[in-house]
Amino acid sequence: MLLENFLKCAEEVISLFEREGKEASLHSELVRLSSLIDPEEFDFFPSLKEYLEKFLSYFSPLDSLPRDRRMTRIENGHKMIDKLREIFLVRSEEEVMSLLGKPVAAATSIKYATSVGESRSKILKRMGIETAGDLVNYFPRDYEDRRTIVPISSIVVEEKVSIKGKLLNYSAKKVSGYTIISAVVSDGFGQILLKWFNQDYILQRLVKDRVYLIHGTAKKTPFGPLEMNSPEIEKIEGEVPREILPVYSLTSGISMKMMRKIMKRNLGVVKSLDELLPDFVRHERDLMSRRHAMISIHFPLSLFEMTRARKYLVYEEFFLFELAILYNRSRLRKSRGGIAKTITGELSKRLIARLPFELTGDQIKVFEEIREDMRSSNPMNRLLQGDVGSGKTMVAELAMVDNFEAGYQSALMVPTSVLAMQHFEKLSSDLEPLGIKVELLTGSLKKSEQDRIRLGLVMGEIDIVIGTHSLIQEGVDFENLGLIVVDEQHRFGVRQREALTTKGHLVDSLIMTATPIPRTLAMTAYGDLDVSTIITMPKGRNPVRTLLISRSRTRELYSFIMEELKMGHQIFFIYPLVEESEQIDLKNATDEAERLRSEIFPGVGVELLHGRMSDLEKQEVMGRFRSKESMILVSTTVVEVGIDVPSATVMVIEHPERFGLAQLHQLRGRVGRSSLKSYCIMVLNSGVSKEALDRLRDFSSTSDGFTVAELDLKLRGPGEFMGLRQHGLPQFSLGDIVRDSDLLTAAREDAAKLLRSDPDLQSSGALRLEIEKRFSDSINLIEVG
Ligand SMILES: Nc1ncnc2c1ncn2[C@@H]1O[C@H](COP(=O)(O)OP(=O)(O)OP(=O)(O)O)[C@@H](O)[C@H]1O
Repeated sequence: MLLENFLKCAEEVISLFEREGKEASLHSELVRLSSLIDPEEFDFFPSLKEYLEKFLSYFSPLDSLPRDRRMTRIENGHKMIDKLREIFLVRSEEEVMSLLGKPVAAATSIKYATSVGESRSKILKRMGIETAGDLVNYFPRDYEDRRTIVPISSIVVEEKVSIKGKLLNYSAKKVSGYTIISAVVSDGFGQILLKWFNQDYILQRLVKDRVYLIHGTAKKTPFGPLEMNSPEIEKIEGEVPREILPVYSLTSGISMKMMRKIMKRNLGVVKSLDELLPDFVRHERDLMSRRHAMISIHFPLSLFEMTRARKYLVYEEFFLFELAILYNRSRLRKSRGGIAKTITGELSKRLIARLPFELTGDQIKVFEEIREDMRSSNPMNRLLQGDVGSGKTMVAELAMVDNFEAGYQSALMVPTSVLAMQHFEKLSSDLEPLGIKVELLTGSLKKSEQDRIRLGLVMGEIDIVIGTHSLIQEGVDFENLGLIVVDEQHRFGVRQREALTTKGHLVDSLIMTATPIPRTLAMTAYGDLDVSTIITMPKGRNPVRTLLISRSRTRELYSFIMEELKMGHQIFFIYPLVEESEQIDLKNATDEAERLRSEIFPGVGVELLHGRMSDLEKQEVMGRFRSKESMILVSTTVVEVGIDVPSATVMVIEHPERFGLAQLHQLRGRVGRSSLKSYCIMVLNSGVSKEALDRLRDFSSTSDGFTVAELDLKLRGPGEFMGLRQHGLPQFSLGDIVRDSDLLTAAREDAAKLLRSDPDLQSSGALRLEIEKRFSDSINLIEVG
């Protein structure tokens, strides 16, 4: 028996037993009835068992209760059945079908949708709703549950409630040009005062002694009765509607009521309700139909139905996205062919032999994976991830040597000019002895110098070029670019990555990221890449000890730093720059550098580095720090990514609460890059909030980048996570890749399964069209055939 039938029977049985005075045996009868419920209903409603047990146990002591208590229980039994209905109510497919009207194409202009017209269409367009299809895809941001009418005496203040009551009296008065309407309503148990400001039209609706349904939020007043400001008020005709209503984000010129009306009138007719997901997916993942989900996400009968509708729509969003990525990847592989590079590995062997350390097992493994990709006839598309300081750049350097040996040029693109300079210095000193010509191309070079490098690239005289986004400018061309390495730290978008690839033919690309990316994010942001991971750190590395200290302990901090300096170790002091107060912050950093230089650490060499300096100045400052002419570097976050000064052992971070956790982890990664014991010390000012403090405590208790990234992702959400917004990460309209990560994983598995059985999506034409339509901007979907 279906749940709905059980509830009906239970209701009848309760009434019957009540009439016949047989309440004592009610429990056993209800248990018998419940045993007839279809087992599948329990799969469909996972929390049903729990509710049912509660329901049944309510009747088990009836025979031992006095008659009046029995009667109360019976009465409550009816209410419980109502509640169960509310919780588990789901429309049948027939009901859904009955809601559908004559279909309207999704592309129909919103102007022609029912109840819209010329002027409303302009308002809806401001909300991004251009077509009938956009309308039905405009999902509620929240819901208002109007199924329960609360007695006035039991109203909880500051919560949205629905009440029913008779209008006892009302009045309107003008106060300094404003109309204030007051009305008193009673439901026999209590009274409430309703107030409207400057809403004269309400007056026309008010009739003394009429019964109204009122929705609003009540508040306490010091002496008078409860008060509700600007409530919605409707007269009751016939049965009181008990609904869950959608709450939409609106713009001026349209009321919630109107928006609901427009949605209700159009929902059942727009053609975009047709099913998109393959049958096997809907069955295996226990999903309702698309029509059902679309109707229920706007006007659910129960919160349960809303949850199931959301599940369908989130899953569908993820499925289409994953399908687009995987489909595109397999198409690219097939269509492009590629260059199989000839690599003997002789040259990289010579470089490895000259290194002052041995490569870690992970570095060797990852380097092999990259080499295999470059040797194969498919272009490489690989993400190299590993924690800060795990030795990724070293692997990239080796890959560039392989690429040179195969006869191709390489380009290394990094996010900051400071980092570009660092890599340039390291690579030229490592590789020029092997006969490899390395150059630096940044926007701040003299024009004549830039021209010289550009010419060298076209003529094939330069083998490796390192630069910032200056590399993707027009006019930078190569003789035969074979490999791009993007050290991106999430700062380059998909488009920029692609712009660099198109400067060569069938170029191999290697993307490096130091912030370990949680799996779900990697699946979306880098879903089209193969992934290599470096897990083990180079030998002898100790985790960086992370401490939180209060400002009052700076004296101790300075004497600790003095000891480190005596051992020849170097120190970073980091100051955050917050854009709005950049001038003040910069002044703080400058003053502090001066104070450290003249008062605290005279004679050790304290230098300041910040983003406003010219590249040449930055280069000189970094040069002096590297060669230990200066021992303390006071910096804004220019040093955040990639800077590699192995003898630096102390990282002092001022105002750590202003940084995101992933960013703090990056900063911490600037020390601990050798076997020297290193410290990250965060200096706290008084007045830091409890949340911020908890966050920093969590951060200091872990040195593992993955844990930090997961924490950061949870706290800040994917959009803000390391600026991934510009990254080409799609904005899902309902799905949340953190909260719904299970659905994302399922969707990816299913998309892969579908593509295994139908690689060209030949029998899924509608799906193919849909992904082309949705993702042609964000994913470079290539033409079929
Ligand atoms: N196998 C190794 N053994 C010891 N030291 C190593 C090893 N590999 C690299 N290093 C050194 O460790 C430091 C960090 O290496 P590298 O710059 O390649 O790391 P990374 O992962 O690119 O760091 P980041 O993410 O911070 O940019 C460098 O000084 C490098 O010379």
